[in-house]
Amino acid sequence: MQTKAVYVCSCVSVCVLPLADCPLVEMRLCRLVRQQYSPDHLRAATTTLLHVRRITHNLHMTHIPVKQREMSQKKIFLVVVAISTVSLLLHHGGHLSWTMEAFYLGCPALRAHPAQSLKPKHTNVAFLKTHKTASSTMQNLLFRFAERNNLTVALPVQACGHQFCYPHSFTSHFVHPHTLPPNIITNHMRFNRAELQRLMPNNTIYITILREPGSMFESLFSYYNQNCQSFRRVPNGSLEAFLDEPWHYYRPSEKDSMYARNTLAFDLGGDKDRPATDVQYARAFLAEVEQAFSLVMIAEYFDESLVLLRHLLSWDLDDILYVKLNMRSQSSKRSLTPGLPAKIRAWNSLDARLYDHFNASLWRQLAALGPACVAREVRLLRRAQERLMRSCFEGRMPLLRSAAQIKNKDLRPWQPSAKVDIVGYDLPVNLSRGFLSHAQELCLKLIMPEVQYTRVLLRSQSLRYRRGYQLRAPQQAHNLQQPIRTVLPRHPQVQRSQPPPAGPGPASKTPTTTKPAAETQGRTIKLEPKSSQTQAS
Ligand SMILES: Nc1ncnc2c1ncn2[C@@H]1O[C@H](COP(=O)(O)OS(=O)(=O)O)[C@@H](OP(=O)(O)O)[C@H]1O
Repeated sequence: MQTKAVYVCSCVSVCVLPLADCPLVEMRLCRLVRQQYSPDHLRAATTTLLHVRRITHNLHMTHIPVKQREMSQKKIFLVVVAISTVSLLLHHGGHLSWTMEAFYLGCPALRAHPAQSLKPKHTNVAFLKTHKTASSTMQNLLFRFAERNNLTVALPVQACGHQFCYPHSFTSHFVHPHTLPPNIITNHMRFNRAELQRLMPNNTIYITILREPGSMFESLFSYYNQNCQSFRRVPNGSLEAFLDEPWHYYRPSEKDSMYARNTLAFDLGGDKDRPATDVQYARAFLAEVEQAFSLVMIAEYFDESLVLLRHLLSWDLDDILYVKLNMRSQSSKRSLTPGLPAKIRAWNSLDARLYDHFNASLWRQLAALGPACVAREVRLLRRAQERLMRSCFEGRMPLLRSAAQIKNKDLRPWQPSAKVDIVGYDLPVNLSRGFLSHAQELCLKLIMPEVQYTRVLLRSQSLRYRRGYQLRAPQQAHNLQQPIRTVLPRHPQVQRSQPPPAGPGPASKTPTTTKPAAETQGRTIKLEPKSSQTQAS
């Protein structure tokens, strides 16, 4: 409230000057006053104040005699500095540090777009969730963004489990009809660009994530050790033995073989078994991926990738806060002996090419944004993240716990086998859902594993769908035969001035669209029985 008062003051003090631009400036500042305070608003205010300074400077240069000019300039400058300082001091904690940083922003991208923070957030996102690449952390972030902004997340039909019938190539028939038309899609799938384009809005931004092949394959080998036949055959579960003679254990057309070779390429819709010598195929495939995805994140540089994502989607810092999910315990990991990374790369040559290519392109994009700017944003992100975690865990950083130690079953991560330990978090108090404060609900969702969150989201979206269905006019029923991507108005982009949803839980907004394609409703998808790890990976 005090900060708002300062903005009012700044509004007034600026507008006592008889400037032609005053109404415009005043409007911008007053809009900030009306908006709920956030670091981005303060950043915008800073930009505005500097902008005001520039305007007044120019006007004084043209209208005021030279002798008085210097004095006036000094006064105006002092007013601007005073206002900025007071608003900084009025604000405390993390917002202060964010603001301090904002004052010496050297980020070319921010300078090039002074009004960037006022741009609407982009809300139509397709995230290809690749395997063992930090994709669950990313999915959780997207789920929370969708809930906060009352967006629709496309979720799998029950017959598909919590994935879009992976490893089958994605089709819109795998999407639950209560989750249409979607803004966001993120559950595991095998990428099929044409089908996704049919489902998603035209302005959807496609994103995916890759991980360095050595650590990724070690993670896959351990996670799927009991479920993937290629790995089960190996004596003593030895990664070294597998990599000495991969063809001895691997069967290309066997079920779940996609976990044993070029998993990234397979998830992206490519041919995992193309020989490494087929350079032409590899090049064409890379070009295809490059064309389809606006951002390919890299797990090793997760925070840097998030900075790029934030800029790409015009999101706030608060939108990219996360807690690491789906991690193995230290005892479930093994370090790679010398020589193994090279063998892994040779066996997964297509994945290695993908990684090298997109790792290089990530660093080019980071360089274009400015290393200092990126480092600053990463620092701010980590600080904000720590604050958030401490606020959820009674002032402490959360302890990683094995599933057996987690009392709240909504927070227990899925375990692929007894041989690997996937760790998670528990909230300090065992909160029963339905009686949570808004803050507690946010904390719960922040650490909720993928399987449970998918279920929760499907429930709340189905509820919203049914409520909306009851309210829809009966004559709209003829639209049932429309194609999956309807041409009716979609969810608008989120405006920054839009207040946050009233509370957690099922979104209250009723869809403005007609009932989605009938052919998917009640459809029985005939699939071969899936192994447990395919269901829960
Ligand atoms: N933020 C961040 N940065 C870097 N790495 C991270 C992050 N979050 C999760 N992880 C690691 O990602 C691995 C799990 O990946 P996924 O969630 O994609 O796995 S899954 O396919 O959905 O089962 C898993 O790796 P391993 O522990 O090596 O198995 C996690 O530790």
